[in-house]
Amino acid sequence: MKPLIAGNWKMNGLAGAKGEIDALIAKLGGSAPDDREVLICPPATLVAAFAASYSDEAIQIGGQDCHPLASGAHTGDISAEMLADAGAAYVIVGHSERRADHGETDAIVKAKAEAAFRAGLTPIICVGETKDEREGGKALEIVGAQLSGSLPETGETYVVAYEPVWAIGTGLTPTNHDISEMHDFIRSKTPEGTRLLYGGSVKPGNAKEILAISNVNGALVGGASLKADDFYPIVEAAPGEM
Ligand SMILES: O=C[C@H](O)COP(=O)(O)O
Repeated sequence: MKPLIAGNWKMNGLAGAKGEIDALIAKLGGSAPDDREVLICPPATLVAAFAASYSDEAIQIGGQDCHPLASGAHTGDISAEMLADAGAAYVIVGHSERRADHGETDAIVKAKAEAAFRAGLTPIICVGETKDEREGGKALEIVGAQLSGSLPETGETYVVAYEPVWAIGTGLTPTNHDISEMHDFIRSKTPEGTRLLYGGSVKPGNAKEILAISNVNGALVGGASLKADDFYPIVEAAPGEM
């Protein structure tokens, strides 16, 4: 399988940020190497413009969230169909910032993943434990429950991102042993061929080591995806087709 290096810009980036993608593509020599996939998930306001500029040329574009329904009276929300219409290929669902800030349950995350399938998008389903849960020895139990509740059963292809909540934006990362143990565990709970990403303070300095861990098939990168100078070395650090 091809590793997937995904950048989640979160609520960062105005139209001028397109320059960072142009710079990234220039560093990549015009397109992502054939043996890895590069994805940028910008704010919703930029999805259509970015997708029109880069359509399959070098990188793919994704959304950061979607509503479970296709349309309706849901002020401020965006459906998976709208993201697909704008040219997105992927959508992140169940990010811990949405689970925490918007009360998203596993059932809602699962409904969003199914909405992504309905629209022809590939969902990136996020799971991860808090610091207290990790320190209490409950990381596998918590992530196991999130997987049971959040993963769709349709047989369609999805991506799982393991993002320990305490590692996001903190500069902290689990030990290689802990990442390996969790990814082996998630592998045992997901269909063969499912790509498993690690996310949480992935930086140019630690990407190579993390991406070399067994059953880590890519990364979901936040802060370090905003600048081409940081994101490019992470893309380069991914091993080729696995
Ligand atoms: O979606 C990305 C993650 O939340 C990781 O963010 P970070 O790389 O800034 O820690």
